Order: sequence, then structure tokens, then C-alpha cells
Amino acid sequence: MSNPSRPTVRVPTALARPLDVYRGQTVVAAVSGGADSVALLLALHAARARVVVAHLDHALRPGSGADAAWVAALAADLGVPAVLERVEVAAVATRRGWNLEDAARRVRYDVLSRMARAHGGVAILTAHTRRDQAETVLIQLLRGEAVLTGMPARRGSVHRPWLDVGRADLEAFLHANAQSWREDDSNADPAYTRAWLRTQVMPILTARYPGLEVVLSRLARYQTQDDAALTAHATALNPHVPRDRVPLAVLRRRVRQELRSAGLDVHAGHLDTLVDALHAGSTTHLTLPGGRDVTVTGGDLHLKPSVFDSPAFAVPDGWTLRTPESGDQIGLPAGTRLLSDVLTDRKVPRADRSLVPVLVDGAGQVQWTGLTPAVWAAGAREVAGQPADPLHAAMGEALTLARDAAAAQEVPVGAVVLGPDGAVVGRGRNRSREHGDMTRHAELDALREAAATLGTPYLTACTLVVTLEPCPMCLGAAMEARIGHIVYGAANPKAGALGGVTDVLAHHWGTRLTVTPGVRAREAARLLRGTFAALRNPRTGAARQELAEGDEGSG
Ligand SMILES: Nc1ncnc2c1ncn2[C@@H]1O[C@H](COP(=O)(O)OP(=O)(O)OP(=O)(O)O)[C@@H](O)[C@H]1O
Repeated sequence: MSNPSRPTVRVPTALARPLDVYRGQTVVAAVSGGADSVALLLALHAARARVVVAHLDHALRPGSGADAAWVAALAADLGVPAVLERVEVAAVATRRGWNLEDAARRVRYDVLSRMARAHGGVAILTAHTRRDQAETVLIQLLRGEAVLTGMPARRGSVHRPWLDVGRADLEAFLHANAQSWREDDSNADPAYTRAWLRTQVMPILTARYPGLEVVLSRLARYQTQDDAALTAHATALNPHVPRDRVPLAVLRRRVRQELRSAGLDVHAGHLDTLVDALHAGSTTHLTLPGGRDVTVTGGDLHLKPSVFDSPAFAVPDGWTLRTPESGDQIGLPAGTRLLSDVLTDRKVPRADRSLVPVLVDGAGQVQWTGLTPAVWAAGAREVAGQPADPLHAAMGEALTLARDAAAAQEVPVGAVVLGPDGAVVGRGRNRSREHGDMTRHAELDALREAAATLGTPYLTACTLVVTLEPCPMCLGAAMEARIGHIVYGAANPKAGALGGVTDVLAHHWGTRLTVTPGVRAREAARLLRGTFAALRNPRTGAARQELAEGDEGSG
């Protein structure tokens, strides 16, 4: 029931019109408690939509619980139902190897979709405004994305009705109705790209180009229209048209469509190589992320089918070989996961997932998967009489080095380099404090030692194993040394160059490098947390440090 003591809300036309279509409809309003989503909630309620308020507490800030309670109280005051959920997003990010912003977004949309299904909502409405749209276009530009379409006004059931609404109109609306909102300090923290753009970059640009926000959101609209037209051409492309007569913009979309429909992701550099070869009628071979080989020859694109391994060991009694079934689970050292999530993380194309051989035990738990390298359940290697995972063992050495660094009051990061035969040829740990030199990172020490051991600076068939996602300096050094494979433990949202802050490999480099994230990630992350706690508070921190050490064998 609506609160009768609440004054009637008057909504200006610019804000009300985009919401007219929801009159009488059940919709889920995503309300953070910030100005934009509070205004959306008020305006939707005034538009006589049947609103269900949805709020996710990401548990990333001490005040987040208070925000949730505030949103619940506002919903109660308006007489509309509210669904609240709390998810430890930081733990999800660590487990899945995602950066924090990414994890927060993925978890949020997942939870919102579930809430919409449970309440029969026809749409999930977010309060993104023209300002958010302008920032998104700038982010796409800075990341070097091929099209600057911004956020779509609709994607599936997610609707963004206010993408053309200016922030000033919205705040004026809230003030006119004496409605308060919650301020989130992290919105001003320049460590986050969006907040940095909002607080540091946009003010400078807007001082010179006052209409920038409008211009950028118009650009997004035009680019969306252009992209739709070119994509339609690409879809309708006749396979017999000589490729050198097809405009590159259409060809690029066509190649992307073909790869996407095979469930494959590509970097811009890969796409350029394939498109150029198609257009020129030349031949090129590439290995895409996820290990799929693709060849362009004679103006055609050929995808080699995924090849999966069969078990090359005696299958233990009671285990059965089959293909994945929905709901399959695997007990990994860091916890039990859905097999489908593991296959997603390993970038197995959707179309090929039903072909992956798996071994399940008598209880139906997956013990082994035929990926390269294979994924084993915790303890399964021992049951099958297989040697320990060499990467797990190498990470153990790197963790020991990281602990040595911690004991020497250094940031606890350790690294080893495995030579082409898998033996350790280089070791390193952080020594920046000892030398008063910020280039003395663990990886650089390990690379240097490996080059000395092998007698060559080129470490082409070598693997760098490091406890923390490398920073740009160390990743650059590894690429200069032509390292073929990087394995890391914990994600590094503050300085990581493999997706933590930026994904350096998204650009086209001359070297080919594969990356395995998340090996013994929990131990590496705990060690870092324990050391920082020890530095801040020597008494309680010491206990945590011991905890971190005791965790070593659990991976
Ligand atoms: N914790 C949350 N729970 C529910 N919905 C959220 C949450 N955080 C963000 N959203 C939705 O996503 C939109 C965009 O998120 P963003 O982080 O830009 O918003 P915000 O700055 O936290 O809040 P607002 O946009 O309400 O001022 C919000 O307008 C809101 O609709």
C-alpha cells in the first residue's frame, strides 16, 4: 500500500515520457540508493508501474549494509515490495579471477535476472543516464574498441529508459520532491576508471567542450545505427562475392560473427590479421585464445574442430567416462564448482562443450576433464596414480619464495621460471625494499636467473609461474624475453596487466603468450592479506600470517 502521507510526486515530461510504456506492468527497478536510481524508483511509482525494488549489497564497503537498509525503508515508505540480497563480491572476484568492477557487474545482473524471474517482472530497469552513456563511450574509445556504441537502451530484459536524460534534470526532480539519496564514496575513487573519468577527466574536457556529454551520447546512437546496418550486410553476405570487393567494415563483422557463433572470443589484433588475409586472398594461420586453430586461405575461413584428450591412464574402478551433463560439479582445491563454469573459464566454445570427455566417480562427481591441460578434482590424481600437477608444484615453490619475501618485510610475491623440460631454471622474490629499487620485482629476478641458467635471453618455451598477477613492467619484461606461458595465483586489481587493471594482451603483440590464472589463488591472496595485516597491526597480523602459512598444503 502506498503511504498516504507522502506528497504527490510531480515528474517532469523528459523523465516521465520514457516510463509511460511501463504503466500497469510489473518491473524490477535496480536501486542502489544513489540519486539516479532513487529518482527512477520515484518516477516509476508515479507512472503507476508495478514496481519491485531490487538491491544487491556487494559487501565491498563498510557502509553497504546501511545502504541496503535505507533502500528497504524507502520501498516500504512507497508501499512497494523490495528484494535485497548480499553477495561477497570480492570473494567471487578472487575465486573466478575477475577484476572487482567486472565481478560486481556480472554478479549484479545475475542476481537482478533471478529476481525478475521470481517476481514475473517484464523488465529490469536501471537508472543509467546520459552522463553514464558519455563515460561509457569514452571508456570504449580509450580501450580501443572498434565501435563506440555505448550501452544499449535494451539488452534482453535489461532496459535503460533514461539514457537520454541529463543529470541536472534528475537532481532538480529529486530536490523539487524533497527526496534524499545515498552517496557512495567509491564513486569518487579515481582507482576506478569510471570514477576517474567522472571526477578528473570529464570536467577538463567539458570546460573546453561544454556540449561533450550530449555529443558523446549522440555518437553512441549513430554508431549503434551504423553498426546495425553493417552487421545486417555482414549477415546477408553472399559467400561467392570475392572478398576483395567486400568493404573491410563488413568483412570484419562477418569474421566476428563466424567466430562468435563458434563460441570464440578474439582480440582486435587477431581480427585484423584474419580480415586482412581474407581481403588480400592470402593465407594465414592463428591460434585463438582457448587454443582453437583458425586458417584463412583462398578467401575462406576454416576453423579446426576442438580436439579433446581421452584419459591416457588406467581409469580407476568405479569411474565412468562420459560427456558433460547439466548440473555436473567438480570439487576443486578452492571449492566445488559447476563444470559448466569451469568450461566457460577455460574458453571452451559453447558448441563444443557437450564433446568434452569427463570421468565421474560412483557418486556422479566429475574427477577429470579431457581439456589441455586436464582439470582434475582435488585428490583425483592420487586415486588415478598420476603424478602431482607440475604447475601446482611450481606454484608451491613460488609461494615459498613469497613467504621468504614476507619474512624480509617485502611485498610477498615469489616467482619461478620453468624451462622447456619443466625443471625450475630461475627463482625470484620481491627485493624492492632491500635494494631501494622498485624494479626488483620477483618476476624480473626469476627471468634474469633463467636467462643465465639457459645461456640465452630468449625463454620461448619457458613458463613463468608467479604468485600474483604481473604488473605492466613484469609482463613487458616477460614478453621481451618471449616467455610462452604465464601462470599466476591471485588476481591483482590494483596493478595487474592481465585484466586486473588493464588487459595488455588485448593489444596485438608480436609474441604469442598463453595465460593460466588462479593457480593456488587463495593461498597467494591470503599471504598478501596476512602480510599487509601484519604490517598494519603487528599483534593480530602475526596470527593471520601463521594462518596463511598453515594453508600451504591445502591447494
Ligand atoms: N547495488 C545495486 N543494487 C541494485 N541496482 C544497482 C546497484 N548498483 C547499481 N545498480 C543499478 O545500476 C545502475 C548503474 O550503476 P552505477 O554504479 O552507475 O550507479 P550508482 O552510482 O551506484 O547509483 P545511481 O545510478 O543510482 O546514482 C544504477 O542506476 C542502478 O539502476
